[in-house]
Amino acid sequence: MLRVNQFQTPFPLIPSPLVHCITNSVTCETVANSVLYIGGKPIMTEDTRDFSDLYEQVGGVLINIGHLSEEKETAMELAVEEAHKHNVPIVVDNVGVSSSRIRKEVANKLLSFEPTVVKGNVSEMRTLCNLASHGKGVDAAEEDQDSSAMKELEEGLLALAKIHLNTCFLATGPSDLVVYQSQIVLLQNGIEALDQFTGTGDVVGALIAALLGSGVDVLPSVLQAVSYFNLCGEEALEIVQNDAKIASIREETLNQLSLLKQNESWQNGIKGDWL
Ligand SMILES: Nc1ncnc2c1ncn2[C@@H]1O[C@H](COP(=O)(O)OP(=O)(O)O)[C@@H](O)[C@H]1O
Ligand SMILES: Cc1ncsc1CCOP(=O)(O)O
Ligand SMILES: [Mg+2]
Repeated sequence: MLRVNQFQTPFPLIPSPLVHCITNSVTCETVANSVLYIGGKPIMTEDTRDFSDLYEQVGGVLINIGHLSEEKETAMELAVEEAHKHNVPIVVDNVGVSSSRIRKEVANKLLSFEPTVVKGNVSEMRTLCNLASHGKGVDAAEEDQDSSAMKELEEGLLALAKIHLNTCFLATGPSDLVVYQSQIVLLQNGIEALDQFTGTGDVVGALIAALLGSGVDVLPSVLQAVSYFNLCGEEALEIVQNDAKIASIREETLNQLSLLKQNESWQNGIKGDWL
């Protein structure tokens, strides 16, 4: 069992971290608001002329490959360089990596820069481990979520973590697998609906970047950001029970991002195990 008192709550985020996001235009606004709702400050820019000034202030960076272009790829590389120069933690979200060769090339290149956290859904993370993946577009496949597939993924991520000692790997889904060096955690919160509207993985990436940006250590940032988001989903389902329409669940999950942290014992709801 994961002991909830093992980590201090990261809230309120002090100092409020500036989170630089290079992300996809599908969920850009949701990602920016999510950072604000938990107490961070988002800035979404891909114009590399901003970067040298910006990185005097940036606390954390999110690189989400959901919408690629050649210009964006260049911006991502420059952002990573600036982040390294200023000791800023980097989160890479491998959105859609199972679906095209160019995304896989970019994902591998970004991994070679030793980001602080590399994430994706289970199908995306199978691709990163060179395992067969059934991911479709930006979505994970059920075949990649059964227990034998998860065991295979755990081994694949452990092998990657042995090479990339400073990178924490996160594979999201009905259960979330976290591998950091030789430590493995399986998180169990969340609701099915979180797979039924777009942007949930993107938001989780941004929350991790915000926690890292306010100085929280790597493993607690990942475990708490995922659990916090999933508990927001659980809370939302309780609230909208009589109106279980997907857009209402989405709206209430986002509301909960600013509300749940006001409950000092929010961490008591975390479910997870060290493997
Ligand atoms: N079936 C599910 N049950 C519980 N939580 C889920 C489920 N599917 C996704 N989640 C949660 O939703 C968030 C996004 O995960 P996922 O849908 O795998 O990412 P992506 O949006 O990148 O495909 C994660 O926090 C994950 O734990
Ligand atoms: C639909 C879509 N297409 C390109 S990015 C994107 C959003 C993906 O969001 P998430 O990975 O959080 O589900
Ligand atoms: Mg999603």
